[in-house]
Amino acid sequence: MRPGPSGIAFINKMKTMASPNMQAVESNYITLAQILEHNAPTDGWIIYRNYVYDVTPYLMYHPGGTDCFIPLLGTDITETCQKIHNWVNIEMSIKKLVIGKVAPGNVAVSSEKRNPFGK
Ligand code: HEM
Repeated sequence: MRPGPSGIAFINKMKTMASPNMQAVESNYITLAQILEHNAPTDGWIIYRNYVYDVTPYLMYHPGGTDCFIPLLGTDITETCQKIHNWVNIEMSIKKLVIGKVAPGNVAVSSEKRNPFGK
C-alpha cells in the first residue's frame, strides 16, 4: 500500500463534513446520462448499490490509489468492489458523499466494463 492519506484518514475527515439530508438524497433521482458526465478526478461520481456518490474528496484517500479508480468514475462500482475487496464497507467509508439515487428505469454501466484488473 502506498504511503500517504488512508481510508482511516478519510473517516476522520468526514467527521468535519456536514451530514447529507437523507430525505433529500432519497428523492434526488439522477439519470445515468448525468452520472456519466461526472467522470473526472476533479468532479467524479460513482454508483454503489443504487445510490450516487460524489467521490471527488475521497479519491486521494483511497488505499488502492487513484489510478485504478479514475477510469471507473461515472460508472457503477458495485460489482468491481465486490470482486476486489468485498470486506470493505463502502457505504460506511463514503457515507457523507451520497448525493442521490439512480433514477428509476436507468440501467447503470457496470465498472467491470472498464476495470483495469479485468474479471
Ligand atoms: C468508494 C469506493 C471505494 C472504497 C471506499 C475503497 C476502499 C478501499 C480500502 C479500505 C482498501 C484497503 C483494503 C485492505 O487493505 O484490505 C482498498 C484497497 C484497494 N482498492 Fe478500493 N475502494 C473503493 C473503490 C475501489 C475501486 C472502484 C477499485 C477499482 C479499481 C478499487 C481497487 C482497490 C485495490 C486494487 C486495492 C488494493 C490495494 C493494495 O493492495 O495495495 N477500489 N480500497
